[in-house]
Amino acid sequence: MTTVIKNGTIVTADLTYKADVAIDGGKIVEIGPDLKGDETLDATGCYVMPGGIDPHTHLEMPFMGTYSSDDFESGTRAALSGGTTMVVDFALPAPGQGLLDALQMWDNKSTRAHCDYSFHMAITWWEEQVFNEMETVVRDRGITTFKHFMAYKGALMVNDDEMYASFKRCAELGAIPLVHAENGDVVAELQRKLMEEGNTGPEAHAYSRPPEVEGEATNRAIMIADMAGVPLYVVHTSCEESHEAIRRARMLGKRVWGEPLIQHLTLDESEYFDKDWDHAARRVMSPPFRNQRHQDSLWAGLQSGSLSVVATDHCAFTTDQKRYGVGDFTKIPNGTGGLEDRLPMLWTYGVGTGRLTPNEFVAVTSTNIAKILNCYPKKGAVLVGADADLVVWDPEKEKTIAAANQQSAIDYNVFEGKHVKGLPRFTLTRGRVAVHDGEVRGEEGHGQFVKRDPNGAVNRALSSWKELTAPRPVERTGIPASGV
Ligand SMILES: NC(=O)NCCC(=O)O
Ligand SMILES: [Zn+2]
Ligand SMILES: [Zn+2]
Repeated sequence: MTTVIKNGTIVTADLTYKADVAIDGGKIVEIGPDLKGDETLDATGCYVMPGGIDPHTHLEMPFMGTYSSDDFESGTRAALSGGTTMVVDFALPAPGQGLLDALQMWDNKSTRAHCDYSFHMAITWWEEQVFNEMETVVRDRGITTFKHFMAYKGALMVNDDEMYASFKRCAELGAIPLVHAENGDVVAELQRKLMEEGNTGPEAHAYSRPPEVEGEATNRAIMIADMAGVPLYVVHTSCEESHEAIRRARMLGKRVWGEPLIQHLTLDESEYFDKDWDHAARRVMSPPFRNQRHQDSLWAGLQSGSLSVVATDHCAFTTDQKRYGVGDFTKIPNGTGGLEDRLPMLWTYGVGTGRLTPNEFVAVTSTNIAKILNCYPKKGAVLVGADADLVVWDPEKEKTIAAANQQSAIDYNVFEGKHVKGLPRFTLTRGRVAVHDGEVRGEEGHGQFVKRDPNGAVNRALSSWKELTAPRPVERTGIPASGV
């Protein structure tokens, strides 16, 4: 059966033009004028764009004594509702657990997905087993990105020697390391001191994670990646200090990508000073929300290209779960939602204000991500042969964000009350219409795993450069006899 999206304007990362799009067998089969098919979707007044890719989610993740509440069913339903057609989730081995063992758990959970997905693998400990299994993860399973937590001391954190060893292994395998960049030792000490001084509320979460700890860790990770000869992807870049490190590295020719979150771009630290404990705790995430100076820096990074993608780090906990931390802010589960709201919020606050062009919007929500993760043009493209993961975007459609109407399983929304203009009219996942005029028509289990090849173009280029510039012994004649 052929579906045709008619009368829309195609917007990709680099082009804007009027054409119809024909879809068959889950793929785009033709792009051009006056196409005909068995089913027609009217895109009059709309933009036809690659569906969003969220490169950073935590669905049903065991964390801080509980599990994040959106699983692959509700999480991917929320994604589609907001125009996102692929998520990349983190398989997270408990320290001491094998990577393949953890992957089995993520395979089991993800069978419920409504849209396509891939995984990053987290490195939460370091032994020969991890070194060996990384090869199977990359070569057999098509997972080519490995996350390292520089924070969460005593739980997920890895030290510099472990990170260096893992980054070198990534370089050998043609994989890309990711980092959560915060100095975990300093954060732990600040947490201890704040608690001792009676700072027990959610605002102390922000006090314990100032921008300086993020900036230092980002610089350190960039140096370690450079020494290991591997590109680096910095997740949830939230502040100027971290952005500055990434910007400087890129200006020096280093292969580093920064990922701001929609939360950090549009919400600020005043949320933590709210008199309502629940309100503040619901917004506890790491790194915390910052102030206007940092927000301006992140927007400028997206405009200038020093920051590459926008994610959510969707890791949703209910109010009851957040209350584990009453009396001790260090026990509030860290994480916020955003999967359903990333595209409408970024369109409203980015394109709607003139900070971003529609093409830049597509780049940072989809195409750049697909390129970095090496699944372009299967994903992130409107091209013949690409998967028909598409969003028909109505720039005039408006709503006020409210937890009462959301797909996510939690009981609140950090964007509650925000008015957005720009929403999906249709969302298609491999050709299947999952959002029809605002109505979500999910199909549990429709989502497929997206395997990714190692050794993308950037890995290959960087390896060539590192090989060319590697230290070499100087050829000498007439070496004097040893002095001893
Ligand atoms: N970001 C956050 O607070 N929670 C999710 C886990 C992580 O990415 O650090
Ligand atoms: Zn993180
Ligand atoms: Zn995360």
